[in-house]
Amino acid sequence: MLFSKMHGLGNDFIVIDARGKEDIDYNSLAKRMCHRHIGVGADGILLVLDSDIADIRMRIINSDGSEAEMCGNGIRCFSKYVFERGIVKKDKFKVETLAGIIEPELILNEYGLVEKVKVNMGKPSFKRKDIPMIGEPDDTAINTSIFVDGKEYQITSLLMGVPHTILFVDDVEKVDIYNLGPKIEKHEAFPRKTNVNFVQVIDKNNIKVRTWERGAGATFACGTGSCASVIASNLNGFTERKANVHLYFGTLEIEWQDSDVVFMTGPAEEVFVGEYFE
Ligand SMILES: N[C@@H](CCC[C@H](N)C(=O)O)C(=O)O
Repeated sequence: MLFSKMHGLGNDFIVIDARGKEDIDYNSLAKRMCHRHIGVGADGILLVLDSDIADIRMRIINSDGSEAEMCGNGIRCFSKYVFERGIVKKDKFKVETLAGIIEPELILNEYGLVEKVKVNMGKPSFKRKDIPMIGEPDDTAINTSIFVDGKEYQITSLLMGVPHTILFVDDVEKVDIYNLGPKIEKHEAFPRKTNVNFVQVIDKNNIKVRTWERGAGATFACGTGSCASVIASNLNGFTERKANVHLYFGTLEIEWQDSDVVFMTGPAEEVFVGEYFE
């Protein structure tokens, strides 16, 4: 199996051209390939597939074998992969995902290679029935509370392609992400689990984020999580609708436009190609 290893600000993926190879059990393959000691090592696998309704289709499977609806860092890597291999020959195109059609636009360098990708991530949803989250189906969960180990936490939850929960903290470095992350991810309030973002507000246009991802654990960056974090920061009065999200390996630019559509701009890197045996 030929693959490419890519990452978006340290959120790393194994990209596989799965066209014509749809009958493989990719959920169980993801668990083995993503293993950091006996596999290639990654937060998830990205599958390139043909689409009847868009230019191309992306599937994202987490390192635990669960399938997600969307992946922000993943779609930038995916876009670079399909463009630079000539699978898609346009610099602005449509990608079918389980979260709907997502539209990346490539920013090319002087050699015609992809340097950054600006992605129209679509609109967030705040209804509990969409996130999904227990409670009145049409109610929102902006600055509400949940209890973990008997302690009350203020959270904001929303759907940004995938479910996200945001907690504001004084210092992201001091958060016990390995303890609190999985407890909120699997909290009974979230029937399909949630990604968990710890957000430190720097000023009106800058935040720092650390994410515990559903199905992948602590990652170095989360694209959909960065979008959700800027939206939650704005709704809670901390930032403007446009802000930089500072992550361990760099920055994502996020803009929640007045039209409700969210744009994410950031890099995508290809690290190596390989052949996987088992
Ligand atoms: N890393 C991603 C999100 C991947 C999916 C997530 N783990 C889930 O199951 O919801 C991103 O960059 O958005």
